Amino acid sequence: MSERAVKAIELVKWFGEGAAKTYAVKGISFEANFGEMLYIVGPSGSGKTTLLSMISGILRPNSGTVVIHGQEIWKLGNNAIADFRLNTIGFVFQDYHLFPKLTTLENVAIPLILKKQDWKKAMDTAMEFLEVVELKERASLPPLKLSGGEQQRVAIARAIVSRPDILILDEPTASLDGNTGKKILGFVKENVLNEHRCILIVTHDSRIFEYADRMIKMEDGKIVEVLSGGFDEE
Ligand SMILES: Nc1ncnc2c1ncn2[C@@H]1O[C@H](COP(=O)(O)OP(=O)(O)OP(=O)(O)O)[C@@H](O)[C@H]1O
Repeated sequence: MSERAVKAIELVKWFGEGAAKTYAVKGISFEANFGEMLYIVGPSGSGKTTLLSMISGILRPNSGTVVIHGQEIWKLGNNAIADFRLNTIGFVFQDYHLFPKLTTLENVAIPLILKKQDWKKAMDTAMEFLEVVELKERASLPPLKLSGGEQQRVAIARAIVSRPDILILDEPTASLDGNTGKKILGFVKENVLNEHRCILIVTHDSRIFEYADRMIKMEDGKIVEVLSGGFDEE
């Protein structure tokens, strides 16, 4: 497939105005390929989450362009962006964003229900993914009854349940112990990544560096280095 999974072109984002204006992302360009697990690393405040939010259609850039699957996403209207995200992108937020009034199982099934899949089938598929993250026995509980690490695993299950082409994970292992984090990322690399998919991961967690195909290092809103392959725990 010659088309790039993701193209970020000269992305700029600032917050505030006048004296309070701060640049979070200062003109970032990169490409991510299908079949690739691309990590974005860098110190706290370097703009990683802001960059992911622009790539995933959540935060509009002040300037620059994001092209996903050949589609310039910020040229779409709000409804079309929402549809595009539903059909193309899975996202794990740093703070999980689970729905407190739904059960754990229903939270995982949301992308399938929104895609109008039959309820029973959606619940069965969601249960399979809860099994992957070893939370089947928690299916009927509301997410707030789960620990932080368990909620993070639910968020990961929800992001992969609809098998999105582009998977975007913001600190997906921050609340997990080393073994669980490695096991889940290993599963994602083995079973979710393929030649039609691309996975972008922001992380500080060197325990999962071994799964990276390439790594972009950010500092102060800019890319300072791009590294390829053979990463070990630091
Ligand atoms: N909504 C916002 N309003 C104002 N400033 C913001 C906002 N979001 C981010 N920033 C600022 O933009 C800069 C980059 O933040 P961002 O969260 O993207 O960094 P990060 O690399 O993801 O950090 P972390 O690793 O701690 O999550 C920071 O200075 C932050 O304070």
